[in-house]
Amino acid sequence: MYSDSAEKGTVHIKLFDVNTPETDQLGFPHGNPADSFLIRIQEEGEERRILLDGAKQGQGKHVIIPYLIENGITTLDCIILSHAHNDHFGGIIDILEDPRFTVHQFIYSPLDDDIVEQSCDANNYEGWLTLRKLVGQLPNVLELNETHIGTELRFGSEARFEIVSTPDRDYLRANKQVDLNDFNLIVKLKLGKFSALMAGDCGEYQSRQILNSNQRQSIESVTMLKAAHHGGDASTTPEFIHACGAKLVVIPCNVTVVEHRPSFIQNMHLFSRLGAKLLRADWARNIEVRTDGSRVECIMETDLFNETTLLEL
Ligand SMILES: Nc1ccn([C@@H]2O[C@H](COP(=O)(O)O)[C@@H](O)[C@H]2O)c(=O)n1
Repeated sequence: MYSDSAEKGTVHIKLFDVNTPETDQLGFPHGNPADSFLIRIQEEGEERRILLDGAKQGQGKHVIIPYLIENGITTLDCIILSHAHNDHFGGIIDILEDPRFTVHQFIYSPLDDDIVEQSCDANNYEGWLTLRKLVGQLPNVLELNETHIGTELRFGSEARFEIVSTPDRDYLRANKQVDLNDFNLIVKLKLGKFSALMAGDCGEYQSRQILNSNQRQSIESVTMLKAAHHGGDASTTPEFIHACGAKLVVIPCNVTVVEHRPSFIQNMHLFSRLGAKLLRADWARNIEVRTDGSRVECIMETDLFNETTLLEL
């Protein structure tokens, strides 16, 4: 697929299959969807593996770990966590507790435990404390805050993550009970002309914070948007969606979001009106995006067909 004008490296983004009915049958509560991506960066014969979010506890064990083992991956160069909800961090606990895995670096923007405690249910808080304990045992932990916005994390010489947004700590000093969905570490993966905005569960508050600041330029005209909050309510706002102008939107959703979160359908219409290719987890068991920085291959595998769409940048 790769073109003559390609950058030296390639990026491969895979959304784990954590939202199909089959995964629910493994014993996870039907209901909320989850998010987890494996990002593989290949440059000059070397591959770096980054896990961005880890879905729910149990899905790490039953979905993510089996995939990694089958693909010969027992070392992760980095785990990046978007925010303190268990549909994003739960499976990371499974990985950190599994002695077969080595994790070289953990990157997040942690909130104080008392804020998390007051802002979520007891189960989520218990998981958060478990995660914090496991992360505390890792040798290399990078905690990011607003002073890091605009800086880049390099994985190889070409591909990099730009730090786009971190939790608003002024707001957190004044408010102890918050919507955790508005306090994400948001990163943008870049290679050549390709960019992927990994928006976590960014809701209205953080969307406005980005749009009304210098960070706005970082979200404008991206190639790919990972739809926030599973594409549904309290998700990326219409203004945010317009600003991104994404050619491609990856949506970790399931039937619960589609049927019960009214703004989901509105958001899908808006993406389509803007001409974006939609990769929806309720349609496909496997979603992958591959790029060399000038051409993008979007792969969607469903029960009925496999579809590959090419985008030239
Ligand atoms: N007030 C809340 C909201 C959510 N949680 C936990 O986060 C999970 C995901 O919720 P989203 O709908 O925001 O994606 C959910 O399963 C809860 O465990 C919470 O604890 N308190």
